[in-house]
Amino acid sequence: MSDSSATIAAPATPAGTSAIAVVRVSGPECAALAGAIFDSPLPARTACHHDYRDIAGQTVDDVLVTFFAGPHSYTGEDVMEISTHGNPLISQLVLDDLFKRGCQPAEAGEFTRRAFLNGRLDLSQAEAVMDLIHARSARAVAAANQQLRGSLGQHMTRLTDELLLALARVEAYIDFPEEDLPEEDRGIVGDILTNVLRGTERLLATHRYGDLLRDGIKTVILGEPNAGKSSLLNTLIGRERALVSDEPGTTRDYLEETVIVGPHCLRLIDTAGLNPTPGTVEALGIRKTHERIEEADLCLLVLDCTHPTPPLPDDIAARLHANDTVVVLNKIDLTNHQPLVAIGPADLPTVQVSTLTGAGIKELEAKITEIADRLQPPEAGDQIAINARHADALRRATECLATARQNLMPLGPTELLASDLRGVLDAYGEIAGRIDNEDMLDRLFSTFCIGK
Ligand SMILES: Nc1nc2c(c(=O)[nH]1)N(C=O)[C@@H](CNc1ccc(C(=O)N[C@@H](CCC(=O)O)C(=O)O)cc1)CN2
Ligand SMILES: Nc1nc2c(ncn2[C@@H]2O[C@H](COP(=O)(O)OP(=O)(O)OP(=O)(O)O)[C@@H](O)[C@H]2O)c(=O)[nH]1
Ligand SMILES: [Mg+2]
Repeated sequence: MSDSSATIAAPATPAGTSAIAVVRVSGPECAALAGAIFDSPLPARTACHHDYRDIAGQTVDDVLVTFFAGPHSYTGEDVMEISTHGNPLISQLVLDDLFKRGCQPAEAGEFTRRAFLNGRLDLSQAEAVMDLIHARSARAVAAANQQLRGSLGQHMTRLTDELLLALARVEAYIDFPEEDLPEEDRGIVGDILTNVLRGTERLLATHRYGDLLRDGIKTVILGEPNAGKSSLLNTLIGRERALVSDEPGTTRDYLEETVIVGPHCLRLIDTAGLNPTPGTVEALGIRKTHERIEEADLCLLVLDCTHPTPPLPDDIAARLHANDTVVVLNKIDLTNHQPLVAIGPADLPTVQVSTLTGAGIKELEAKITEIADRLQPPEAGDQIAINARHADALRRATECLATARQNLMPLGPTELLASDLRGVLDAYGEIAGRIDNEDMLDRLFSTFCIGK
């Protein structure tokens, strides 16, 4: 970690040829640097057109530069943003010059870490910045935006405030060890704990949403050999990713591709066909098909509509439900508008498609969107979707709350009860911030990219 008093610089845009590229500088030397490089002080928050002259006096580029006087900046420090022509060589020349003038290269996530340390963002908001950059679907963007605006922090404040009421009541008795927490107070504290536990568990349950938003909805394509599963994957992702052939048993191992359907990001998984009499290698592939189906959030059961459907293995048939499965009756181009022979399990939503002609694919995407909508938090509502770090803290909070309830009825030592409650508060505190543990911050911000 560079010294927090250093002025740091890094590219803010990816390396590559582009219209413009931005180099960002943050720290106490920004104003002096601006004066030296552009021969004039810069007005705050105004884009100014200047020649960038390096320390040797050479013109490097014709740039737009914006100065933000702290604390009114992203990091809370003085910030200077230099927009150069979008040639990575030019950004590098500008950066090299800034380093010669005493700037330090920013480490991964250091701009956002400074924003956190300067109180511009809480920790959950800093994480939301990262989620925003990596969001792969409109839903993921919406959820990250809510978290960036402090929704999770506000949730934690509400839970914390409620718990503090309980702690105040308990602590009032610590100084009088001979006195028990009276029945009435015990009742009140018990009610608060029950409420807070419920709120914590509700929040913890949104971890599933977080996984779906951040990793994508695990969507397993399954069905008999040769039904057109790999053809369906290729059609949905729009390129020939999987091998397709008229030989049953073409797909031996499962393969995975990411695709956006409506506002959702799916992890599409093409699997080996469920051949009831497989060869040895095929059987290995089918074992993996079973494993993928167990973990699936959504299943696409592909059937070849030109012949009767062979029965599904019992465990798979039992796994498929109307709320997370679509039956895809494929190859309708071959039916010549004849009544279909193959009909899937009666109670599952069904769409007729042809991966060959593209017929029915829009309808299938609409059906997938409908199911995915139900798997994720409502668009308009509370889009809280916690991550693994939050879940870990909340799990510890629920454990402390459970012990606190045990120490309350029958009443254990009041000190123990108070210490349980402080344990809960500590765990809550980790989510939105109040972290003074450098290692933990190092770990968190090192997952960010340079320049963020
Ligand atoms: N050029 C540029 N675009 C960017 C960023 C950036 O740093 N630079 N951001 C970086 O990720 C995001 C925007 N985030 C920002 C957040 C706060 C402030 C800021 O100056 N805040 C001041 C002023 C508030 C106001 O006028 O609304 C403040 O909070 O006091 C700037 C950018 C996305 N786009
Ligand atoms: N006429 C027609 N043929 C199709 C359609 N979809 C797939 N096929 C053909 O059906 C055959 C099997 O397609 P695949 O996509 O390899 O089937 P699969 O389900 O992945 O098969 P396995 O990997 O062997 O389990 C290929 O010859 C495809 O060209 C369709 O909509 N219409
Ligand atoms: Mg296949």
